[in-house]
Parts: sequence; structure tokens; C-alpha cells
Amino acid sequence: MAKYKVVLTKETWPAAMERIEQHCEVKVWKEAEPIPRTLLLEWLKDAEGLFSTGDVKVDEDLLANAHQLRVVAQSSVGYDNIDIDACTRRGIPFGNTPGVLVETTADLAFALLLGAARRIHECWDFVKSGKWESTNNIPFGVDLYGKTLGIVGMGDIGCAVARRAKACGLNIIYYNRTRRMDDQLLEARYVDFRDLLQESDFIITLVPLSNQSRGMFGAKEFAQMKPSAYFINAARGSIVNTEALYEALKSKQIAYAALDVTDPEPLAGDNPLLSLPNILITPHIGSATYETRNRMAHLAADNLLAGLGRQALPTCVNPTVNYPQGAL
Ligand SMILES: NC(=O)C1=CN([C@@H]2O[C@H](COP(=O)(O)OP(=O)(O)OC[C@H]3O[C@@H](n4cnc5c(N)ncnc54)[C@H](O)[C@@H]3O)[C@@H](O)[C@H]2O)C=CC1
Ligand SMILES: O=C(O)C(=O)CO
Repeated sequence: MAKYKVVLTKETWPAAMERIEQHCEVKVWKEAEPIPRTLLLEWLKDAEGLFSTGDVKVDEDLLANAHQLRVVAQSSVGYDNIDIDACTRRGIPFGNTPGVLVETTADLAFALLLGAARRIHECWDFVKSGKWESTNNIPFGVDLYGKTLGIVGMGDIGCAVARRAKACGLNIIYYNRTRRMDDQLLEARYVDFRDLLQESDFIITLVPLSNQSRGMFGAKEFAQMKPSAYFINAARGSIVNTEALYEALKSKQIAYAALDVTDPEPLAGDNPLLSLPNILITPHIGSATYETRNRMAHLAADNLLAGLGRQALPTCVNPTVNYPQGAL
């Protein structure tokens, strides 16, 4: 049987790659920088499947060029780089990887909270640089127990963070697009965004990037936070106005920020944020464990292969897509 033609905008995990290659003839971009747009458009001319990555914009322009495309799959839960309406208009299902990365990403978000509160990386720098001469000059942290954590975006990962926070004795408030029916089980109180900004000692944001959430943390929002507030972003860099965050940290309007995601990404070595003493940044590692990235790659491969075979995708963002008649 003829193999499907598929484009991968980065290499994926070997076991998932093997499964894809059993059924597909693949073109893979193997360099560290994003695939050049012109090359991608060229490759997509006869491609039936696209295995995309967050650094590639899948928009009207790209889809208009990809006449044979049956499916787009991506190894991430966030899909802010994909124009879902454009996919749907063209009858192309898009599959992401929800669920399988929830606990792993919640671990990282909570690690940022703990690491920031207890100044773990400053303490490590302190020990390494030979400054540990007495206990007088050690970096001091702040308690979690009895404080208030505000979670913005109380979806799968937000709830997993709430469970961790409960175990540490934090009071939990949250803001979400809609109130959750199960918030009593989580012992989390639904509040409006402004109250969350004003009441929280720690804020963790896990809201998807969209037209509504882009720039949702700017100068006005930082001004409403406590001067002792810790701000943690594990969602997407662009939900924060980076200049406003820099100003808020520099002027000590807020105490500290811990970021797993930044705008832009990757963050250049001379970015002003890196000159601040009150910040901790990790390089977008929320889901980056061997086990989880492997699970994500397999789920993305499942979506890709299902779409190529005109079957329903296991995890489809636009499941109302109609396949051409008689295709199944
Ligand atoms: N740092 C990392 O490596 C990772 C980052 N993420 C980010 O985390 C996000 C959340 O992931 P999940 O919890 O799995 O998604 P989810 O879909 O389960 O939860 C998102 C929640 O945000 C709420 N929401 C959406 N727009 C909102 C708005 N404008 N204002 C308030 N609430 C809003 C939704 O109602 C939903 O409850 C992803 O979209 C992705 O951007 C996810 C995985 C890893
Ligand atoms: O899944 C996502 O959205 C990520 O950011 C990486 O796992």
C-alpha cells in the first residue's frame, strides 16, 4: 500500500517516529531553528499530514497551499499557533495532547513556586560561589503555609496545581472563564480577576493564550498585586506584557517572578529580565520529562495516523469537522 506523505517540523521521539514511518513517507526538519516558511510551504504542496510544533504558524495562508492535507497533529496541549477556524473551514481536524502532561506540568509550576519562595537557585549560587561562611548571610525565603494562592486558568493543570497547594496548607482562590462545578472538592474559592490580583500572595497562571488572554498581565494588573506578591507563569509568555513585568520587578512593585515561558522564546542572553535579582526562569520545560514527552509523542502520532486514515482523532480540538463523503 502506498505510504502517506507527511511533514514533521521537528524530529519526534524515536518510538513514535517508528510508528509514523511504518505508514508514512516523511520529510523532517532536523535543525534547531524553526523550519523556513518557504521550505515548509514547498514540502506541504503534496503532504497529507502535518506534525507541527509551536514555532510554526498554521494559518489560512499555509493551509491554502496544502491542498492534500487531511490532518494536523501537534505534541502539545496548547495550540495558540494554530488557526483552528481555518482548519475547520477546510475540513482538517487538529489534534493536541491534553491530559498526558497534566501532572508533569503541575509539578513544574509548583516547583517554580517552591523554588522561588525558598530562593533555591540563589542558595545554590551562594554555596557554589563559596559565600557560605556563616548562617547570618544566607538568602531568606517566605512561607507557603497559610498564604493565599491565586490560580488563573483553572483547567486540568490548574486543578492539579490546586491539589498540590492544598497539601502544602495554602488557601486557594481562582479565576477562570467559568466557575468550576467541582471547586468545593478542590477547596478553591472562585473570585473575579481583580480580587484575585489583590488577595493573592502567590499567583500561578495556566491560562491558554488567545485573543482574550494576550497581555492579560500588564502594568495595571501588576499595580493591583501586593508588593510581597510572587508571580508564576507556566502558560505562555505572551499573556504577560514583558516590559511591564520588568518594571514591576525592578521597582519592587511585586516581589518576585518565576517564569517557565517568556515572550520572546527563546530568551536572548542579553534580555533585561536576566539582569534582575528577583526572577527565576526555566526554558519552557513544563512537560519536559522523558516519560511525559514520550506519551505526548505517541498521542500526537495516534492523532496523525487516525486523521490520515480518515478516522476520528483520539484527542481532537475541532471534532465537528466533516470528512469528505464516503471517506471513512
Ligand atoms: N509550560 C509548559 O510547558 C506548558 C504550558 N501549558 C499551557 O497551559 C495551558 C493550560 O493547559 P490545560 O490546563 O491542560 O488546559 P485546559 O483547557 O484544561 O485549561 C484551561 C483553563 O483556562 C480557562 N480559560 C481559557 N481562557 C480563559 C481566559 N481568557 N480567562 C480565564 N480563564 C480562561 C478555561 O476555561 C480552562 O478551564 C495550555 O493552553 C498551555 O498554554 C501546558 C502544558 C505545558
Ligand atoms: O503542551 C504545551 O502546551 C506545552 O507548552 C509544552 O508541553
